[in-house]
Amino acid sequence: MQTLRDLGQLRSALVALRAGGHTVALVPTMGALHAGHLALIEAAKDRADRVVATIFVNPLQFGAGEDLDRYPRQEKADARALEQAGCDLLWMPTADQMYPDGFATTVSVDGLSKRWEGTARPGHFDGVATVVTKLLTAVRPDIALFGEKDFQQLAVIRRLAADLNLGAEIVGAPTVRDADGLALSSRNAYLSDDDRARAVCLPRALERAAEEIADGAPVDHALDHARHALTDAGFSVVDYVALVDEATLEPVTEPAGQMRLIAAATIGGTRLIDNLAVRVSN
Ligand SMILES: Nc1ncnc2c1ncn2[C@@H]1O[C@H](COP(=O)(O)OP(=O)(O)OP(=O)(O)O)[C@@H](O)[C@H]1O
Ligand SMILES: CC(C)(CO)[C@@H](O)C(=O)[O-]
Ligand code: BAL
Repeated sequence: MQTLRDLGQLRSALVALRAGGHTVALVPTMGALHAGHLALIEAAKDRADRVVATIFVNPLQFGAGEDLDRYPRQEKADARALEQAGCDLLWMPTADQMYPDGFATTVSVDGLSKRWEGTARPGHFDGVATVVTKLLTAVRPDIALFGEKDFQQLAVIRRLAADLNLGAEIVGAPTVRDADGLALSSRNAYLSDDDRARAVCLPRALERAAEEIADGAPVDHALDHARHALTDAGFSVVDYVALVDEATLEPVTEPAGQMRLIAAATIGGTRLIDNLAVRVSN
């Protein structure tokens, strides 16, 4: 596996990688890799001849007072894991290459970016949309893979890629979970043992709400039960628990077909997000 930082070197390496008509898949990450990231690499290998991963802790998507400074960084271990997983090229751009002096251009996806995570983390999706646009235009992959764990992010990136004709097919991959059901996330490393044990109430609250909704309970009741379950378990802030349309992310009050339960809540100072598909047959 080649590991590069420089954009000029990346461009030359991509020409070699594509030689012979090979297709390229891109897996963008912020590093601190876990089995969820490696599942994206596996899915990328299934769908393309060559796999490019990026690691960049993107300052633009962190708000003031968020965890940019303490976000876990473990480049060597990440590079080893990517190589073992069969990644062909790792690009780790530097912040000054991504955001040169005088940087003044941001990409903003209206509508989808404004709700849920967008309300809790103002400006977050502008940061994500801007960096993903830059990564996609630098690598020009045939496909790019993102996890369903960040469900709203996936929707925003699909919209972005379509609107700007970025030319990559955006592929979503299912959430990889620990044995007890907690979604893998680099930020789980912040949890104390006690908070980690209680964090499992997040997927459990979503599972229970999904069952209640599928059994015909009123949506508000099911969502209220989930919120209470989270506060009872020790979550200090529940930003949202909502049932939404999978494409528009608008709230659903009359359940029909396939929808998504989404949630964000904080335990022991660590903010976790999760989501679950809900299907109601009419
Ligand atoms: N458990 C998971 N299953 C599948 N994909 C995942 C999982 N966790 C993260 N991803 C995906 O990996 C990609 C890179 O995500 P990122 O590096 O931010 O990791 P993360 O674990 O989501 O970190 P964070 O704790 O910052 O949210 C994104 O497309 C993200 O959706
Ligand atoms: C898509 C992404 C790599 C952009 O920085 C990031 O938001 C992430 O890791 O999910
Ligand atoms: N995994 C999404 C990136 C973020 O929370 O900043």
